[in-house]
Amino acid sequence: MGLAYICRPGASRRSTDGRSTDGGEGTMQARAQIGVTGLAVMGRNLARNFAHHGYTVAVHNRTPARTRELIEEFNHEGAFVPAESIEEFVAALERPRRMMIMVKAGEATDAVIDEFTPLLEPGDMIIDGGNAHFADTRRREAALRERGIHFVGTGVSGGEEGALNGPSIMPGGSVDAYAVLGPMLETISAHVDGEPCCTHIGSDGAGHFVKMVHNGIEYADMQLISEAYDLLRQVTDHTPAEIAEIFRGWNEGRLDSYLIEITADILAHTDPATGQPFIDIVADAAGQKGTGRWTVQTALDLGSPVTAIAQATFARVASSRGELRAAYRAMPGGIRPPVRHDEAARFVSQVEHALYASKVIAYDQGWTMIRDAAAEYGWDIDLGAVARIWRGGCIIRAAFLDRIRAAHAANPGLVSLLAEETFAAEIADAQVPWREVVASAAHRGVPTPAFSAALAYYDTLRAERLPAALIQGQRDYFGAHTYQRTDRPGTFHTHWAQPGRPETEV
Ligand SMILES: NC(=O)C1=CN([C@@H]2O[C@H](COP(=O)(O)OP(=O)(O)OC[C@H]3O[C@@H](n4cnc5c(N)ncnc54)[C@H](OP(=O)(O)O)[C@@H]3O)[C@@H](O)[C@H]2O)C=CC1
Ligand SMILES: O=C(CO)[C@H](O)[C@H](O)COP(=O)(O)O
Repeated sequence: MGLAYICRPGASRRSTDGRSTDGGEGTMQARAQIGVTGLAVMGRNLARNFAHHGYTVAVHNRTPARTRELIEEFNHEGAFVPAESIEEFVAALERPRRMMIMVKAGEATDAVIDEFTPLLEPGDMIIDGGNAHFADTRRREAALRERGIHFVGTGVSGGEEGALNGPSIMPGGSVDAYAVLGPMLETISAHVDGEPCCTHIGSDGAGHFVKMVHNGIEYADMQLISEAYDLLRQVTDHTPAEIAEIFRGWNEGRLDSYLIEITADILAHTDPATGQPFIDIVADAAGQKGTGRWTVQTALDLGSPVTAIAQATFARVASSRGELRAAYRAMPGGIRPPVRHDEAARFVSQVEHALYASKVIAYDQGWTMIRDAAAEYGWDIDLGAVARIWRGGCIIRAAFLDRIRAAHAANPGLVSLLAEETFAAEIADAQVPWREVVASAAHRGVPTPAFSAALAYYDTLRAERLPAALIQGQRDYFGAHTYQRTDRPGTFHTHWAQPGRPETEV
Protein backbone atom coordinates (compact mmCIF):
# COMPACT_ATOMS: atom_id res chain seq x y z
CA MET A 1 0.00 0.00 0.00
CA GLY A 2 1.26 3.45 -0.86
CA LEU A 3 1.85 6.00 1.84
CA ALA A 4 1.03 9.17 -0.11
CA TYR A 5 -1.38 11.71 1.31
CA ILE A 6 -0.59 10.72 4.86
CA CYS A 7 1.04 13.74 6.41
CA ARG A 8 1.65 15.19 9.78
CA PRO A 9 -1.55 16.79 10.95
CA GLY A 10 -1.40 20.50 10.59
CA ALA A 11 0.54 21.95 7.74
CA SER A 12 -1.99 23.31 5.35
CA ARG A 13 -2.20 27.04 5.98
CA ARG A 14 0.40 28.97 4.08
CA SER A 15 2.35 32.14 4.65
CA THR A 16 2.62 34.56 1.73
CA ASP A 17 5.70 32.76 0.37
CA GLY A 18 3.82 29.46 0.30
CA ARG A 19 5.27 28.00 3.46
CA SER A 20 3.03 26.16 5.89
CA THR A 21 2.35 28.14 9.04
CA ASP A 22 0.15 26.18 11.38
CA GLY A 23 -1.67 22.96 12.09
CA GLY A 24 -4.89 21.73 13.48
CA GLU A 25 -6.74 20.52 10.42
CA GLY A 26 -5.94 16.82 10.66
CA THR A 27 -5.12 14.53 7.73
CA MET A 28 -5.78 16.20 4.38
CA GLN A 29 -4.92 15.83 0.74
CA ALA A 30 -1.43 17.18 0.87
CA ARG A 31 0.03 19.61 -1.59
CA ALA A 32 3.77 19.78 -1.28
CA GLN A 33 5.71 22.86 -2.38
CA ILE A 34 8.77 20.71 -3.01
CA GLY A 35 9.53 17.04 -3.42
CA VAL A 36 12.77 15.16 -2.84
CA THR A 37 13.44 11.79 -4.46
CA GLY A 38 16.54 9.96 -3.28
CA LEU A 39 16.64 9.80 0.48
CA ALA A 40 20.17 8.68 1.29
CA VAL A 41 22.26 10.97 3.51
CA MET A 42 21.95 14.10 1.36
CA GLY A 43 18.35 13.83 0.17
CA ARG A 44 17.01 12.90 3.56
CA ASN A 45 18.67 15.86 5.24
CA LEU A 46 17.72 18.32 2.51
CA ALA A 47 14.09 17.17 2.84
CA ARG A 48 14.30 17.76 6.60
CA ASN A 49 15.91 21.16 6.00
CA PHE A 50 13.02 22.19 3.72
CA ALA A 51 10.54 20.93 6.33
CA HIS A 52 12.34 22.78 9.15
CA HIS A 53 11.77 25.97 7.14
CA GLY A 54 8.05 25.39 6.94
CA TYR A 55 7.72 23.81 3.53
CA THR A 56 5.56 20.76 2.95
CA VAL A 57 7.90 18.19 1.42
CA ALA A 58 6.96 15.14 -0.63
CA VAL A 59 9.53 12.41 -0.08
CA HIS A 60 10.27 9.37 -2.22
CA ASN A 61 13.00 6.81 -2.62
CA ARG A 62 13.43 3.92 -5.06
CA THR A 63 13.62 1.56 -2.10
CA PRO A 64 10.61 2.54 0.02
CA ALA A 65 12.25 1.44 3.26
CA ARG A 66 14.26 4.69 3.26
CA THR A 67 11.05 6.72 2.94
CA ARG A 68 9.48 4.85 5.82
CA GLU A 69 12.61 5.33 7.95
CA LEU A 70 12.54 9.08 7.33
CA ILE A 71 8.89 9.28 8.36
CA GLU A 72 9.39 7.08 11.41
CA GLU A 73 12.35 9.08 12.65
CA PHE A 74 11.58 12.63 11.58
CA ASN A 75 7.88 13.07 10.87
CA HIS A 76 7.57 15.18 14.01
CA GLU A 77 10.02 17.74 12.59
CA GLY A 78 7.73 19.10 9.86
CA ALA A 79 5.22 18.41 7.13
CA PHE A 80 6.24 15.44 5.00
CA VAL A 81 4.21 13.66 2.34
CA PRO A 82 5.65 10.18 1.97
CA ALA A 83 5.17 8.50 -1.40
CA GLU A 84 6.00 4.93 -2.33
CA SER A 85 5.32 5.28 -6.04
CA ILE A 86 6.42 7.94 -8.48
CA GLU A 87 2.77 8.58 -9.36
CA GLU A 88 1.95 9.33 -5.72
CA PHE A 89 5.01 11.55 -5.47
CA VAL A 90 4.13 13.59 -8.55
CA ALA A 91 0.49 13.87 -7.53
CA ALA A 92 1.51 15.28 -4.16
CA LEU A 93 3.33 18.25 -5.70
CA GLU A 94 1.82 21.69 -6.21
CA ARG A 95 1.96 23.08 -9.75
CA PRO A 96 4.28 24.05 -11.21
CA ARG A 97 5.85 20.98 -9.67
CA ARG A 98 9.24 21.33 -8.04
CA MET A 99 11.08 18.06 -7.53
CA MET A 100 14.63 17.61 -6.37
CA ILE A 101 16.65 14.55 -7.38
CA MET A 102 19.28 13.46 -4.85
CA VAL A 103 20.47 10.15 -6.27
CA LYS A 104 23.80 8.69 -7.24
CA ALA A 105 25.17 10.85 -10.05
CA GLY A 106 25.36 9.39 -13.55
CA GLU A 107 23.10 6.65 -14.91
CA ALA A 108 20.83 6.77 -11.87
CA THR A 109 20.05 10.44 -12.57
CA ASP A 110 19.10 9.65 -16.17
CA ALA A 111 16.99 6.71 -14.99
CA VAL A 112 15.10 8.90 -12.54
CA ILE A 113 14.57 11.66 -15.13
CA ASP A 114 13.27 9.10 -17.66
CA GLU A 115 10.90 7.66 -15.09
CA PHE A 116 9.45 10.94 -13.91
CA THR A 117 9.35 13.04 -17.07
CA PRO A 118 6.26 11.37 -18.62
CA LEU A 119 4.34 12.37 -15.49
CA LEU A 120 5.42 16.02 -15.59
CA GLU A 121 3.97 18.98 -17.48
CA PRO A 122 5.37 22.10 -19.12
CA GLY A 123 6.46 24.58 -16.49
CA ASP A 124 7.42 21.88 -13.96
CA MET A 125 10.92 21.96 -12.52
CA ILE A 126 13.44 19.22 -11.87
CA ILE A 127 16.31 20.22 -9.59
CA ASP A 128 19.26 17.83 -9.78
CA GLY A 129 21.22 18.33 -6.57
CA GLY A 130 23.63 15.44 -7.17
CA ASN A 131 27.26 15.83 -8.17
CA ALA A 132 26.46 15.56 -11.88
CA HIS A 133 29.01 16.23 -14.59
CA PHE A 134 28.16 19.65 -16.06
CA ALA A 135 28.15 18.24 -19.60
CA ASP A 136 25.43 15.78 -18.58
CA THR A 137 23.52 18.68 -17.07
CA ARG A 138 23.76 20.65 -20.31
CA ARG A 139 22.47 17.63 -22.24
CA ARG A 140 19.60 17.01 -19.80
CA GLU A 141 18.66 20.68 -19.65
CA ALA A 142 18.46 20.94 -23.44
CA ALA A 143 16.37 17.76 -23.74
CA LEU A 144 13.91 18.78 -21.03
CA ARG A 145 13.67 22.34 -22.33
CA GLU A 146 12.28 20.86 -25.56
CA ARG A 147 9.43 19.49 -23.47
CA GLY A 148 8.91 22.75 -21.60
CA ILE A 149 10.33 21.36 -18.36
CA HIS A 150 12.91 23.38 -16.43
CA PHE A 151 15.98 21.38 -15.49
CA VAL A 152 18.04 23.07 -12.80
CA GLY A 153 21.42 21.41 -12.30
CA THR A 154 22.34 22.48 -8.79
CA GLY A 155 25.60 22.06 -6.94
CA VAL A 156 25.11 21.33 -3.26
CA SER A 157 28.03 21.32 -0.86
CA GLY A 158 28.27 20.78 2.86
CA GLY A 159 27.93 17.04 3.24
CA GLU A 160 25.40 15.45 5.52
CA GLU A 161 25.51 18.16 8.18
CA GLY A 162 25.36 21.02 5.67
CA ALA A 163 22.39 19.48 3.88
CA LEU A 164 20.51 19.52 7.16
CA ASN A 165 21.55 22.83 8.62
CA GLY A 166 22.38 24.94 5.58
CA PRO A 167 24.52 23.99 2.60
CA SER A 168 26.10 26.18 -0.03
CA ILE A 169 23.85 25.89 -3.09
CA MET A 170 24.91 26.56 -6.69
CA PRO A 171 21.91 26.43 -9.04
CA GLY A 172 22.24 26.66 -12.80
CA GLY A 173 19.33 26.55 -15.24
CA SER A 174 17.16 29.35 -16.45
CA VAL A 175 16.58 32.73 -14.85
CA ASP A 176 12.84 31.98 -14.94
CA ALA A 177 13.29 28.79 -12.93
CA TYR A 178 15.48 30.61 -10.41
CA ALA A 179 12.80 33.25 -9.94
CA VAL A 180 10.55 30.49 -8.58
CA LEU A 181 13.09 28.25 -6.89
CA GLY A 182 15.61 30.81 -5.70
CA PRO A 183 13.71 31.97 -2.62
CA MET A 184 13.24 28.37 -1.42
CA LEU A 185 16.85 27.41 -2.02
CA GLU A 186 18.14 30.62 -0.45
CA THR A 187 15.98 29.98 2.61
CA ILE A 188 17.47 26.53 3.28
CA SER A 189 21.06 27.53 2.46
CA ALA A 190 23.67 28.60 4.97
CA HIS A 191 23.78 32.31 5.73
CA VAL A 192 26.85 34.45 6.38
CA ASP A 193 26.51 38.09 7.47
CA GLY A 194 22.79 37.76 6.74
CA GLU A 195 23.42 36.76 3.11
CA PRO A 196 22.36 33.38 1.71
CA CYS A 197 25.05 31.01 0.46
CA CYS A 198 23.04 30.50 -2.72
CA THR A 199 22.86 32.43 -5.96
CA HIS A 200 21.92 31.78 -9.56
CA ILE A 201 25.27 30.83 -11.09
CA GLY A 202 24.35 30.88 -14.78
CA SER A 203 22.42 28.99 -17.41
CA ASP A 204 22.25 25.21 -18.06
CA GLY A 205 25.31 23.45 -16.52
CA ALA A 206 26.93 26.49 -14.86
CA GLY A 207 25.88 25.43 -11.35
CA HIS A 208 27.31 21.95 -11.66
CA PHE A 209 30.44 23.33 -13.29
CA VAL A 210 31.07 25.66 -10.36
CA LYS A 211 30.38 22.81 -7.90
CA MET A 212 32.91 20.66 -9.77
CA VAL A 213 35.54 23.40 -9.45
CA HIS A 214 34.61 23.77 -5.78
CA ASN A 215 35.50 20.11 -5.36
CA GLY A 216 38.72 20.54 -7.36
CA ILE A 217 39.72 23.34 -4.99
CA GLU A 218 38.64 21.08 -2.11
CA TYR A 219 41.09 18.42 -3.34
CA ALA A 220 43.90 21.01 -3.52
CA ASP A 221 43.13 22.47 -0.10
CA MET A 222 43.01 19.02 1.50
CA GLN A 223 46.29 17.99 -0.16
CA LEU A 224 48.03 21.22 0.89
CA ILE A 225 46.90 20.79 4.48
CA SER A 226 48.02 17.16 4.42
CA GLU A 227 51.43 18.15 3.06
CA ALA A 228 51.75 20.77 5.82
CA TYR A 229 50.96 18.08 8.40
CA ASP A 230 53.47 15.69 6.83
CA LEU A 231 56.21 18.33 6.87
CA LEU A 232 55.56 19.14 10.52
CA ARG A 233 55.58 15.44 11.34
CA GLN A 234 58.68 14.47 9.36
CA VAL A 235 60.85 17.57 9.44
CA THR A 236 60.21 18.47 13.08
CA ASP A 237 59.70 16.07 15.98
CA HIS A 238 56.10 17.17 16.68
CA THR A 239 53.51 14.55 17.60
CA PRO A 240 50.06 14.50 15.93
CA ALA A 241 48.55 15.99 19.09
CA GLU A 242 51.08 18.85 19.01
CA ILE A 243 50.41 19.40 15.32
CA ALA A 244 46.69 19.53 16.13
CA GLU A 245 47.45 22.43 18.45
CA ILE A 246 49.45 24.17 15.71
CA PHE A 247 46.48 23.82 13.34
CA ARG A 248 44.16 25.16 16.06
CA GLY A 249 46.40 28.21 16.30
CA TRP A 250 46.41 28.65 12.50
CA ASN A 251 42.63 28.43 12.56
CA GLU A 252 42.61 31.66 14.59
CA GLY A 253 44.39 33.53 11.80
CA ARG A 254 44.22 33.96 8.03
CA LEU A 255 43.93 30.19 7.47
CA ASP A 256 40.66 30.11 9.44
CA SER A 257 38.57 27.48 7.61
CA TYR A 258 36.43 24.39 8.08
CA LEU A 259 39.13 22.10 6.66
CA ILE A 260 41.80 23.41 9.06
CA GLU A 261 39.34 23.05 11.93
CA ILE A 262 38.50 19.40 11.17
CA THR A 263 42.17 18.66 10.56
CA ALA A 264 42.96 19.72 14.13
CA ASP A 265 40.17 17.47 15.42
CA ILE A 266 41.34 14.50 13.36
CA LEU A 267 44.97 14.89 14.45
CA ALA A 268 43.98 15.16 18.11
CA HIS A 269 41.90 11.98 17.94
CA THR A 270 43.17 8.78 19.56
CA ASP A 271 42.11 5.42 18.17
CA PRO A 272 40.16 3.79 21.00
CA ALA A 273 41.06 0.26 19.86
CA THR A 274 44.84 0.70 19.91
CA GLY A 275 45.51 3.89 21.86
CA GLN A 276 47.50 5.10 18.83
CA PRO A 277 46.97 8.48 17.17
CA PHE A 278 44.02 7.93 14.81
CA ILE A 279 46.08 9.31 11.90
CA ASP A 280 48.58 6.46 12.32
CA ILE A 281 46.03 3.68 12.01
CA VAL A 282 44.31 4.93 8.84
CA ALA A 283 45.55 3.37 5.58
CA ASP A 284 47.38 6.01 3.53
CA ALA A 285 45.51 5.48 0.24
CA ALA A 286 43.17 8.38 -0.62
CA GLY A 287 39.88 7.65 -2.33
CA GLN A 288 37.85 9.82 -4.63
CA LYS A 289 34.45 9.78 -6.22
CA GLY A 290 35.63 11.63 -9.30
CA THR A 291 34.82 15.33 -9.15
CA GLY A 292 38.51 16.25 -8.79
CA ARG A 293 39.33 14.06 -11.79
CA TRP A 294 36.57 15.79 -13.80
CA THR A 295 38.03 19.16 -12.84
CA VAL A 296 41.44 18.21 -14.19
CA GLN A 297 40.05 16.60 -17.35
CA THR A 298 37.89 19.65 -18.04
CA ALA A 299 40.73 22.04 -17.27
CA LEU A 300 42.81 20.42 -19.99
CA ASP A 301 39.94 20.88 -22.45
CA LEU A 302 39.57 24.54 -21.49
CA GLY A 303 43.33 25.22 -21.37
CA SER A 304 43.08 26.23 -17.70
CA PRO A 305 46.42 25.66 -15.93
CA VAL A 306 45.07 24.27 -12.63
CA THR A 307 48.38 22.70 -11.66
CA ALA A 308 47.89 22.56 -7.87
CA ILE A 309 44.46 20.97 -8.28
CA ALA A 310 45.91 18.49 -10.78
CA GLN A 311 48.80 17.55 -8.48
CA ALA A 312 46.39 17.09 -5.59
CA THR A 313 44.30 14.76 -7.73
CA PHE A 314 47.33 12.80 -8.94
CA ALA A 315 48.60 12.61 -5.35
CA ARG A 316 45.40 10.75 -4.39
CA VAL A 317 45.85 8.41 -7.34
CA ALA A 318 49.53 7.78 -6.54
CA SER A 319 48.77 7.09 -2.87
CA SER A 320 46.49 4.26 -3.98
CA ARG A 321 49.02 2.59 -6.31
CA GLY A 322 50.40 0.07 -3.82
CA GLU A 323 52.38 -1.94 -6.37
CA LEU A 324 54.23 1.17 -7.61
CA ARG A 325 54.90 2.37 -4.07
CA ALA A 326 56.33 -1.06 -3.21
CA ALA A 327 58.68 -0.87 -6.21
CA TYR A 328 60.01 2.56 -5.15
CA ARG A 329 60.08 2.00 -1.38
CA ALA A 330 63.70 0.88 -1.05
CA MET A 331 65.10 3.84 -3.01
CA PRO A 332 67.21 6.43 -1.17
CA GLY A 333 65.45 9.54 0.13
CA GLY A 334 66.39 12.70 2.02
CA ILE A 335 69.89 14.12 2.26
CA ARG A 336 69.37 16.34 5.32
CA PRO A 337 68.36 15.44 8.89
CA PRO A 338 65.16 16.77 10.50
CA VAL A 339 65.39 20.35 11.79
CA ARG A 340 66.78 20.77 15.29
CA HIS A 341 64.31 21.14 18.13
CA ASP A 342 65.26 24.81 18.63
CA GLU A 343 64.54 25.52 14.93
CA ALA A 344 61.11 23.90 14.93
CA ALA A 345 59.13 27.05 15.75
CA ARG A 346 60.70 28.89 12.82
CA PHE A 347 59.92 25.97 10.52
CA VAL A 348 56.30 25.91 11.71
CA SER A 349 55.97 29.58 10.82
CA GLN A 350 57.52 28.96 7.39
CA VAL A 351 55.03 26.15 6.73
CA GLU A 352 52.16 28.47 7.62
CA HIS A 353 53.40 30.96 5.02
CA ALA A 354 53.85 28.21 2.44
CA LEU A 355 50.41 26.78 3.12
CA TYR A 356 48.74 30.16 2.85
CA ALA A 357 50.56 31.16 -0.35
CA SER A 358 49.87 27.78 -1.99
CA LYS A 359 46.24 27.99 -0.97
CA VAL A 360 45.86 31.41 -2.58
CA ILE A 361 47.37 29.99 -5.79
CA ALA A 362 45.04 26.95 -5.77
CA TYR A 363 41.96 29.11 -5.30
CA ASP A 364 43.20 31.52 -7.96
CA GLN A 365 43.52 28.59 -10.36
CA GLY A 366 39.94 27.56 -9.61
CA TRP A 367 38.68 31.06 -10.36
CA THR A 368 40.67 31.15 -13.60
CA MET A 369 38.97 27.94 -14.65
CA ILE A 370 35.51 29.31 -13.88
CA ARG A 371 36.30 32.45 -15.88
CA ASP A 372 37.53 30.31 -18.80
CA ALA A 373 34.36 28.19 -18.74
CA ALA A 374 32.13 31.25 -18.56
CA ALA A 375 33.77 32.52 -21.76
CA GLU A 376 33.55 29.11 -23.44
CA TYR A 377 29.92 28.38 -22.59
CA GLY A 378 28.51 31.91 -22.53
CA TRP A 379 27.77 31.88 -18.80
CA ASP A 380 27.46 35.24 -17.09
CA ILE A 381 29.06 34.17 -13.79
CA ASP A 382 29.56 36.70 -11.02
CA LEU A 383 32.98 35.62 -9.70
CA GLY A 384 32.55 37.61 -6.50
CA ALA A 385 29.21 35.93 -5.82
CA VAL A 386 30.90 32.53 -6.10
CA ALA A 387 33.23 33.54 -3.27
CA ARG A 388 30.27 34.93 -1.33
CA ILE A 389 28.26 31.70 -1.44
CA TRP A 390 31.29 29.60 -0.51
CA ARG A 391 31.83 31.55 2.73
CA GLY A 392 29.39 29.24 4.52
CA GLY A 393 27.85 25.81 4.25
CA CYS A 394 30.40 24.22 1.94
CA ILE A 395 33.49 22.13 2.60
CA ILE A 396 35.95 24.85 1.54
CA ARG A 397 34.30 27.57 3.62
CA ALA A 398 37.03 29.85 4.86
CA ALA A 399 37.44 33.33 6.25
CA PHE A 400 39.59 34.45 3.34
CA LEU A 401 36.74 33.85 0.86
CA ASP A 402 35.29 37.12 2.09
CA ARG A 403 38.45 38.85 0.89
CA ILE A 404 38.09 37.14 -2.51
CA ARG A 405 34.49 38.37 -2.61
CA ALA A 406 35.61 41.89 -1.76
CA ALA A 407 38.42 41.82 -4.34
CA HIS A 408 35.97 40.91 -7.13
CA ALA A 409 33.41 43.43 -5.88
CA ALA A 410 36.02 46.18 -6.01
CA ASN A 411 37.24 45.10 -9.46
CA PRO A 412 34.76 42.99 -11.45
CA GLY A 413 37.38 42.47 -14.17
CA LEU A 414 39.95 41.04 -11.74
CA VAL A 415 42.09 38.57 -13.69
CA SER A 416 43.91 37.07 -10.71
CA LEU A 417 44.04 37.43 -6.95
CA LEU A 418 47.66 38.45 -7.38
CA ALA A 419 46.47 41.53 -9.27
CA GLU A 420 44.85 42.67 -6.01
CA GLU A 421 47.31 44.56 -3.84
CA THR A 422 46.71 42.96 -0.43
CA PHE A 423 46.94 39.41 -1.79
CA ALA A 424 49.99 40.41 -3.84
CA ALA A 425 51.64 41.85 -0.73
CA GLU A 426 50.96 38.70 1.28
CA ILE A 427 52.36 36.41 -1.39
CA ALA A 428 55.42 38.61 -1.81
CA ASP A 429 55.88 38.42 1.95
CA ALA A 430 55.49 34.62 1.89
CA GLN A 431 57.82 33.85 -0.96
CA VAL A 432 61.04 33.37 1.06
CA PRO A 433 59.56 30.91 3.59
CA TRP A 434 57.55 29.26 0.79
CA ARG A 435 60.74 28.57 -1.18
CA GLU A 436 62.56 27.41 1.96
CA VAL A 437 59.78 24.96 2.79
CA VAL A 438 59.71 23.47 -0.71
CA ALA A 439 63.52 23.23 -0.73
CA SER A 440 63.49 21.74 2.76
CA ALA A 441 60.96 19.14 1.65
CA ALA A 442 63.12 18.21 -1.34
CA HIS A 443 66.25 17.96 0.84
CA ARG A 444 64.48 15.71 3.30
CA GLY A 445 62.59 13.59 0.79
CA VAL A 446 59.15 14.68 1.95
CA PRO A 447 56.68 14.72 -0.97
CA THR A 448 55.01 18.10 -1.48
CA PRO A 449 53.41 17.86 -4.94
CA ALA A 450 50.81 20.57 -4.31
CA PHE A 451 53.16 23.03 -2.52
CA SER A 452 55.71 22.53 -5.29
CA ALA A 453 53.14 22.88 -8.08
CA ALA A 454 51.76 26.08 -6.57
CA LEU A 455 55.24 27.59 -6.26
CA ALA A 456 56.16 26.52 -9.80
CA TYR A 457 52.93 28.10 -11.07
CA TYR A 458 53.83 31.34 -9.31
CA ASP A 459 57.30 31.27 -10.85
CA THR A 460 55.93 30.34 -14.27
CA LEU A 461 53.49 33.21 -14.42
CA ARG A 462 55.86 35.83 -13.02
CA ALA A 463 58.72 34.83 -15.34
CA GLU A 464 59.83 37.42 -17.87
CA ARG A 465 60.78 34.67 -20.28
CA LEU A 466 59.88 30.98 -20.28
CA PRO A 467 61.61 27.99 -21.87
CA ALA A 468 58.46 27.56 -23.96
CA ALA A 469 60.59 29.19 -26.68
CA LEU A 470 62.76 26.07 -26.76
CA ILE A 471 59.70 23.84 -26.99
CA GLN A 472 58.56 25.86 -30.00
CA GLY A 473 61.99 25.40 -31.57
CA GLN A 474 61.84 21.64 -30.95
CA ARG A 475 58.33 21.41 -32.41
CA ASP A 476 59.42 23.29 -35.49
CA TYR A 477 62.57 21.14 -35.84
CA PHE A 478 60.89 17.74 -35.79
CA GLY A 479 57.45 18.55 -37.13
CA ALA A 480 57.54 21.89 -38.99
CA HIS A 481 54.99 23.12 -36.47
CA THR A 482 56.12 26.77 -36.94
CA TYR A 483 56.72 29.52 -34.39
CA GLN A 484 56.24 33.23 -33.84
CA ARG A 485 59.17 35.60 -33.41
CA THR A 486 59.62 38.19 -30.70
CA ASP A 487 60.88 40.88 -33.09
CA ARG A 488 58.17 40.91 -35.79
CA PRO A 489 54.70 39.56 -36.45
CA GLY A 490 53.99 36.48 -38.55
CA THR A 491 54.38 32.72 -38.41
CA PHE A 492 57.72 31.18 -39.35
CA HIS A 493 59.43 27.87 -40.11
CA THR A 494 63.13 27.14 -40.22
CA HIS A 495 64.22 24.50 -42.78
CA TRP A 496 66.42 22.69 -40.27
CA ALA A 497 67.72 20.03 -42.73
CA GLN A 498 68.72 22.48 -45.43
CA PRO A 499 72.18 24.02 -45.66
CA GLY A 500 72.23 27.40 -43.96
CA ARG A 501 68.86 26.62 -42.28
CA PRO A 502 66.86 29.26 -44.11
CA GLU A 503 63.73 30.63 -42.49
CA THR A 504 60.50 31.20 -44.37
CA GLU A 505 57.37 33.01 -43.36
CA VAL A 506 54.36 30.69 -43.71
N1 LIG B 1 27.52 12.54 0.38
C1 LIG B 1 27.94 13.79 0.28
O1 LIG B 1 28.64 14.34 1.14
C2 LIG B 1 27.55 14.58 -0.92
C3 LIG B 1 26.88 14.01 -1.99
N2 LIG B 1 26.49 14.77 -3.03
C4 LIG B 1 25.75 14.17 -4.15
O2 LIG B 1 24.39 14.03 -3.76
C5 LIG B 1 23.82 12.86 -4.36
C6 LIG B 1 23.27 11.96 -3.26
O3 LIG B 1 24.36 11.60 -2.45
P1 LIG B 1 24.18 10.59 -1.21
O4 LIG B 1 23.05 11.05 -0.38
O5 LIG B 1 25.53 10.46 -0.60
O6 LIG B 1 23.67 9.25 -1.89
P2 LIG B 1 24.39 8.22 -2.87
O7 LIG B 1 25.24 8.95 -3.86
O8 LIG B 1 25.01 7.15 -2.06
O9 LIG B 1 23.13 7.62 -3.66
C7 LIG B 1 22.16 6.84 -3.01
C8 LIG B 1 20.78 7.21 -3.47
O10 LIG B 1 20.64 7.05 -4.90
C9 LIG B 1 19.51 6.24 -5.15
N3 LIG B 1 19.67 5.54 -6.42
C10 LIG B 1 20.78 4.91 -6.86
N4 LIG B 1 20.54 4.39 -8.08
C11 LIG B 1 19.25 4.69 -8.40
C12 LIG B 1 18.44 4.44 -9.52
N5 LIG B 1 18.89 3.79 -10.59
N6 LIG B 1 17.17 4.90 -9.50
C13 LIG B 1 16.70 5.58 -8.44
N7 LIG B 1 17.44 5.86 -7.34
C14 LIG B 1 18.71 5.42 -7.34
C15 LIG B 1 19.48 5.31 -3.97
O11 LIG B 1 18.24 4.68 -3.88
P3 LIG B 1 18.12 3.27 -3.09
O12 LIG B 1 17.99 3.61 -1.65
O13 LIG B 1 16.90 2.66 -3.67
O14 LIG B 1 19.35 2.47 -3.39
C16 LIG B 1 19.73 6.30 -2.84
O15 LIG B 1 18.60 7.07 -2.54
C17 LIG B 1 24.93 12.22 -5.17
O16 LIG B 1 24.82 12.63 -6.50
C18 LIG B 1 26.20 12.78 -4.54
O17 LIG B 1 27.27 12.83 -5.45
C19 LIG B 1 26.69 16.12 -3.07
C20 LIG B 1 27.33 16.74 -2.04
C21 LIG B 1 27.85 16.03 -0.91
O1 LIG C 1 30.81 17.09 -2.93
C1 LIG C 1 31.28 16.90 -1.83
C2 LIG C 1 31.56 18.03 -0.91
O2 LIG C 1 31.55 19.23 -1.54
C3 LIG C 1 31.64 15.52 -1.39
O3 LIG C 1 32.09 15.52 -0.10
C4 LIG C 1 32.58 14.95 -2.38
O4 LIG C 1 31.84 13.96 -3.08
C5 LIG C 1 33.77 14.28 -1.82
O5 LIG C 1 34.53 13.92 -2.92
P1 LIG C 1 35.56 12.72 -2.94
O6 LIG C 1 34.82 11.49 -2.45
O7 LIG C 1 35.96 12.64 -4.38
O8 LIG C 1 36.67 13.11 -2.00
